[in-house]
Amino acid sequence: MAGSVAATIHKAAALVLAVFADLSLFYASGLAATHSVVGHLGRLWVSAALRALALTAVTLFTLGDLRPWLIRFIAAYTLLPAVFETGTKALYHEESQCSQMAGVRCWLMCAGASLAAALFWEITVPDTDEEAAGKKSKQKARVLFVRVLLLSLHDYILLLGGLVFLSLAVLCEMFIPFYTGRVIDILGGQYQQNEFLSALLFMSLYSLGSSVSAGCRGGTLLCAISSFTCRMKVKLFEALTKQDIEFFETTKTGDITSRLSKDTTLMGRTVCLNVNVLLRTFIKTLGMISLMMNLSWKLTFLVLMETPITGLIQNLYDTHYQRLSLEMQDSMAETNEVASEVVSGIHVVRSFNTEKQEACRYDKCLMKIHKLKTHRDLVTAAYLLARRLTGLGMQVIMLYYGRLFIQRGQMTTGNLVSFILYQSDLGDNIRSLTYIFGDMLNSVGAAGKVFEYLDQKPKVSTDGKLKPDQLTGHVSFHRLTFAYPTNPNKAVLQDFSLELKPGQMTALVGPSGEGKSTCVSLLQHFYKPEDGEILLDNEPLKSYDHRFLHKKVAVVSQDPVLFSDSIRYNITYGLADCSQDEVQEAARKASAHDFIMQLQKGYDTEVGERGGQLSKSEKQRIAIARALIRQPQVLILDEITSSLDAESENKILQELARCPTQTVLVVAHKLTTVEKADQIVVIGGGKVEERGTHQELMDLRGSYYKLREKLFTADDVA
Ligand SMILES: Nc1ncnc2c1ncn2[C@@H]1O[C@H](COP(=O)(O)OP(=O)(O)OP(=O)(O)O)[C@@H](O)[C@H]1O
Repeated sequence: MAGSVAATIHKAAALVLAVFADLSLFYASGLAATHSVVGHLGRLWVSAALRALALTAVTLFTLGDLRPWLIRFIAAYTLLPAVFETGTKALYHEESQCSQMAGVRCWLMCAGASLAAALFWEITVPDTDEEAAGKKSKQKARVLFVRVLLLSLHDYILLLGGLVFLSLAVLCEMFIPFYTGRVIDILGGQYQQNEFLSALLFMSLYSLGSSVSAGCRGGTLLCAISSFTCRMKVKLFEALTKQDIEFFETTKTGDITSRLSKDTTLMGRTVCLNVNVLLRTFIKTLGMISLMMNLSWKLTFLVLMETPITGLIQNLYDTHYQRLSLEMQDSMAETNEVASEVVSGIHVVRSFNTEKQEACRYDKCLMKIHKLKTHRDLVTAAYLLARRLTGLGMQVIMLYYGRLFIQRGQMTTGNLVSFILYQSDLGDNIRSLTYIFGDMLNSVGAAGKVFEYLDQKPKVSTDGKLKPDQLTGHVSFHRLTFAYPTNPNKAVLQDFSLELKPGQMTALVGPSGEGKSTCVSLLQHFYKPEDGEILLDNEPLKSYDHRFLHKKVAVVSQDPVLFSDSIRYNITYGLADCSQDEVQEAARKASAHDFIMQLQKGYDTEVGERGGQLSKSEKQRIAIARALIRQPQVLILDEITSSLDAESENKILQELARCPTQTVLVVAHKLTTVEKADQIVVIGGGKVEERGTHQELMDLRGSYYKLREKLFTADDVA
């Protein structure tokens, strides 16, 4: 505490010393007034250098070091009078009120202006301690921006059209206030009809031109945004579907959908909207400033003094508003998640009587949103107040000086009206520039997230080219070691070897969690083993063409997923040109044809979201038909029989037995299924513990024998 008080006193003393030294030099320079222009400017520049030196020395002496922001402030503060005076002399051959006299008013004006500029700079372009990191991220933003720009070039005709219309609209808009002022001058002075009519005509033409161009600009840019966003969404979607299964296990669904919906849309705004609007506003601002300079350069400088303050207020507001908006979005997502969780799990909610509890949970989330919204509205109110006050203050000052200049004959009333019109537009433009700059950084950030997914290369290669005409379906797991990427310390399979022969049915059995489904996933080439490999017809799985492999190796999983479309679509999923006969044949083999024909629309019946309009067994049979229609050489059935009745199961197994060359791998918990297998493999501890026919393993009286009672249902054993 005592330390911080001492530090504050130290800093205050440094400030007083600096102000004293500076004021002394400032007044001393005023005493050396000269009437020659060169002498006058020379005096100002020498004084600037001396003041800069003195302030630097005082800062170093009292504080011990010179921060970058202090260097910037001292430079701006000391150089301002010299730069301003030289500019005024060079451009307008006039002298400012501070040129000869060195009054405290001039000193205060320079100090205020440089302080405002320094503050604006520090807030908009902060020089953080992690300068290196900041530079890196700025560079990253630049790289991202160029990438988005290159991707947008596809729509160059629309973008170019937008730019042309934008320039036309800006040009026309800029001249409207000028002609308004002219009309007022004509009406106020000696009325001349011709001049009045021509001013009116030009005003109307410029207004029409600006409206038409603005409309066309909006239309072309919206088309460009829409086209860009669509392309990006498809590109991202394609990239996502090619990602490893690991990616989907480690990435939240909400994150993926948010990239697809929100970030791609934001990204579209980067070039198509932000760059265009930024350009428009920038060009318009420059044009307006030059027209305002023409009307009165003194008033223009006065008005421009508002810019740093406006920019500062806007920047503070944008930062707070965006932070609160992001928090609100998160809270809304949380609220929606609670609602959808309760709706989808309504059976559990009812049976556990937690309706009230869930309503409270929902209410809590809503209250959080409400609080954030109130906070955001307060920030907006404060921002609007500050904006109005600065605007009003500036208008009062402008009117005061405007009247003074009219009195002195330096401008006409019409000029002042034009000036006021430009000024109100200028304020809006500067606010837009600050806002769009922030928005552009935001959209570049969103682009970064999209590119992160686009650039992510799957670890499991799908670049294989092998597509042999003949495939026997001989599978061999060769000394496989595997751990899930999400849990790399736990090896699920260790030095695991297994052979699946064509025309044979192999049943994989073992206690829960020993790696049966893992074998199935590896055979589908979902993961990359750490060691060893899986061979199909003596060739590694990865060397096969991706499409070919998944046509020849088909799987029916425990909990099959159907897509919300017709039964026909689901059976022929991923296959082009399948005849109705083929579809029916597959459905018959899967024991599904009869129940499908009983449905009102037969094969055209919609199955609902994730097949929700069908029973578990019906879904399972459609999934079996989906696998069988591919006539796979290797068929994997992962615990399918758990949701099938004994009759359907028997029929399906009989059908499979009719295909003598197919390799079948069954993961099952039903003894009736396992018994029929040509080979039974018992998995334990990540390895093959036993293998043989049912009878051989029973005679062995080993793991299978012991497991039999634990593993299979009582009915089965009996
Ligand atoms: N995606 C995953 N990420 C991390 N670990 C996993 C994943 N899937 C399974 N595991 C773990 O790997 C081990 C083997 O799981 P697997 O599903 O292959 O067993 P299983 O023998 O098929 O079991 P069950 O008979 O219950 O279906 C288990 O310990 C499980 O927790």
